Amino acid sequence: MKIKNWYSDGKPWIIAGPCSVETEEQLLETVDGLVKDGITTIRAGVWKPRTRPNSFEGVGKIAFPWIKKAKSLHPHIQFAIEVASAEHVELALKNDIDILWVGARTTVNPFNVQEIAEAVRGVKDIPILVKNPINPDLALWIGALERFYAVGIEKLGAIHRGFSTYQESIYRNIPLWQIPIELKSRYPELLLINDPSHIAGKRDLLFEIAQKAMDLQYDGLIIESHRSPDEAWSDSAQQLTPDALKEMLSYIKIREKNFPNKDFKNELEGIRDQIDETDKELLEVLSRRLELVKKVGQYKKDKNVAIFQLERWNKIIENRPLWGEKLNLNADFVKSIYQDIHDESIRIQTDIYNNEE
Ligand SMILES: O=C(O)C(=O)C[C@]1(C(=O)O)C=C[C@@H](O)C=C1
Repeated sequence: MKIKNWYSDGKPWIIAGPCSVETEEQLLETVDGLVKDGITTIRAGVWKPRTRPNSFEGVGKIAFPWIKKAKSLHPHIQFAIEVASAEHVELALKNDIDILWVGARTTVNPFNVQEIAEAVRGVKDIPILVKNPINPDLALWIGALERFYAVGIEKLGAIHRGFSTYQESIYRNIPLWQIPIELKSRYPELLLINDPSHIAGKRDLLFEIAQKAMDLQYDGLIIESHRSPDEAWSDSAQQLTPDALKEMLSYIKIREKNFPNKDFKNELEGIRDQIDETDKELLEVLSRRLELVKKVGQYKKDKNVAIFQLERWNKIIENRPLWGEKLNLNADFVKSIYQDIHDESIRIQTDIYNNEE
């Protein structure tokens, strides 16, 4: 994909609006509040894919006349909605919806994505924003973007809304920031928007996620906002009133993309040189450790001893995080490094065992 930059406002793109359109009154009041905050792109769920049956699944196409009314009251605003089928696309286009997004549960299914892509083939100028799939699979996310690129969509964007997890987590969907970072490094011109609402699942985490997205040079935020969140028919815990949204946005610091001056650049480069040297030392130490692992591997093979040594491994995984803490290193970080190192030890020793000589 040769993605071109199509959104260069210089400022982060803020898309906000209710999780779901519920009633005409609720939509118009929420939009009024957001427009007062200076928001010009409104999000609104018309159809809602829900995890369990009998949850509120969106009001459907009766929302379109209400959306039209909001647009006639505020002619400069744009509306973005989620589409999950060719029929949704057809109705959205017929009703002058300006921006479409593909939800996380749709991105996982290439048949579904292709159906939507075919429905927008040849449609000029419509932005399509693709949410990450619910599972942490970058190839699937890129694949969905490629399907839209292949039908001629030029205004493409990606929305990072976090990933489902079975682990216990403070997040509703764990962010796994390394995945969108990898996407952005492969496609630097791709518009990347963060969805703090779905990552957080609750209001009190929204700010720190949104700020982190800005620190990582995301191009915008899509945030759920409702006139009275506690009464919302879906996602009530994570929505903000337009006033609260305005306040939160006012605290967010927008970072400079470029360095302010030459002195700063020189100083930064000095520190980066030191980081380079430290990384070399780190890799030398790692290489020494793995040489020792090879030695143990050869020795164990000669004596026909199993590769995985539970007792030894338990000791390592217990005390390395404690050693790390004494050096000001986060225990979870040290633990995960040792899990990776141990995987590599086992891979190396398996190679030795499989080598017949
Ligand atoms: O101590 C061993 O037996 C090793 O092979 C080394 C090592 C390690 O990486 O530290 C690797 C595999 C075992 O499960 C335990 C520890």
